[in-house]
Amino acid sequence: MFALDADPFAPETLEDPEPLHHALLAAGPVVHLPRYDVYALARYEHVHAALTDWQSFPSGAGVGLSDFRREKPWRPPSLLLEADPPRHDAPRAVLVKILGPRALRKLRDRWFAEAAELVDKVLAEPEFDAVPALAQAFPLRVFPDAVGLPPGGRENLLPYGDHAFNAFGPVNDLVAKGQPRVAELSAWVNAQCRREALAPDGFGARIWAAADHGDLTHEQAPLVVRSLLTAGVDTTVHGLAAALYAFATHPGQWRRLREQPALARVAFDEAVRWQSPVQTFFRTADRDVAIGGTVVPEGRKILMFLGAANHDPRRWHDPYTFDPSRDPSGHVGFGMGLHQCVGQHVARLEAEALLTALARRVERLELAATPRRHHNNTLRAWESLPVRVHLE
Ligand code: HEM
Ligand SMILES: C=Cc1ccc(C(=O)O)cc1
Repeated sequence: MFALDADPFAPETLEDPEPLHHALLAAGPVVHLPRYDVYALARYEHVHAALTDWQSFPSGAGVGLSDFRREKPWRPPSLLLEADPPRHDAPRAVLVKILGPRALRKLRDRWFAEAAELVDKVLAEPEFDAVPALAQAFPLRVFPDAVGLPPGGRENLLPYGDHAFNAFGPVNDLVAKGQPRVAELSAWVNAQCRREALAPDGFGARIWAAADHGDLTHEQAPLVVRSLLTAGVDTTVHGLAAALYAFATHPGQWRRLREQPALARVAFDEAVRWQSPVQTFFRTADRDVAIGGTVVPEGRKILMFLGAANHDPRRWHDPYTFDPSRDPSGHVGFGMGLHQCVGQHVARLEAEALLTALARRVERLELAATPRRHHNNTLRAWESLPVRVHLE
């Protein structure tokens, strides 16, 4: 088996992971990273195999570098992300119902109206930074209300999520940067998960109602709400930014979207495949597990490079091309298998609402200056995306 003395969480790699992805995809199915003593999977076939084999590669010891059997987690483990069956089952079933496509139907009109209102306000200027103005503003405008959060304190959501996603990586400068506010941000988030904080008709209240109905315990309910607040904001912000970046750099694709606004959903999935806002996740080998012609020793962590698997030429034609006319289904940008993103329909609805509102009014969208990356141990994100728009 190959070894690679690379640091996937080094600043230069977070700035541009492609050289590492190329090296991993070429080196072999499983590559040992001695720096962290973990086993890297980058090829689509093996990332897919690990994601869909939760018995061999469970999540209960954490899906970050830290092994919860040896180290105290920074917060009580998630009942979904960091749980295996049977503990994972009830929380998952509850969120599948609450976040499923049918449950979101009544949000569609409201989110489309909110997107049109935000876009009209932003398009008053010919140039703006699409990260704060659109990618952050739209999810923060619709998602906390959909959860049923009170109006105050919502500025805590992004820094909390940013820290949570950094915490899946090693304790590096990015984690240290978030450390000073962890207690304050965690206290605020935990307070929002309590029944009395939540509006009667949101996702949060529906989680508590599921506990009343016996589908969850009342002890589990706040942690399931916490999952929405941790996973539901930063991911969509960076997913939308990825889609806006894709269209700002592919004018022909923007023209196609304007001709066929119904393409917004598949174009968003292609942007998620192309940029993979969530780049990596770990698992723990439950026993000595044979994969890709190698044995991963029991108890060791594997690191799945979702971003590399989404660029694997063994699976994707012309993988580095943003091409919304391809069929992106099967991409691992939302994971795959048991833990596949339960909020993906929420993300898609947000993207459809924002992209169609923009496509209706913006004839041409282009970069106004060089975009700047936001570094995170797990997320692929833009700090700034200066754009210029030409209206119809
Ligand atoms: C573009 C946006 C998003 C991306 C790229 C994304 C990505 C992912 C990925 C890769 C996983 C799999 C984790 C694993 O296998 O260990 C996942 C799981 C999850 N996501 Fe998302 N997500 C997004 C939006 C959302 C939203 C909006 C919500 C909530 C409304 C959400 C809630 C969750 C939850 C609760 C899980 C854990 C599911 C389980 O373990 O059964 N995500 N997401
Ligand atoms: C995709 C990331 C993710 C992060 C946190 C949680 C959670 O806290 O349950 C779930 C998914």
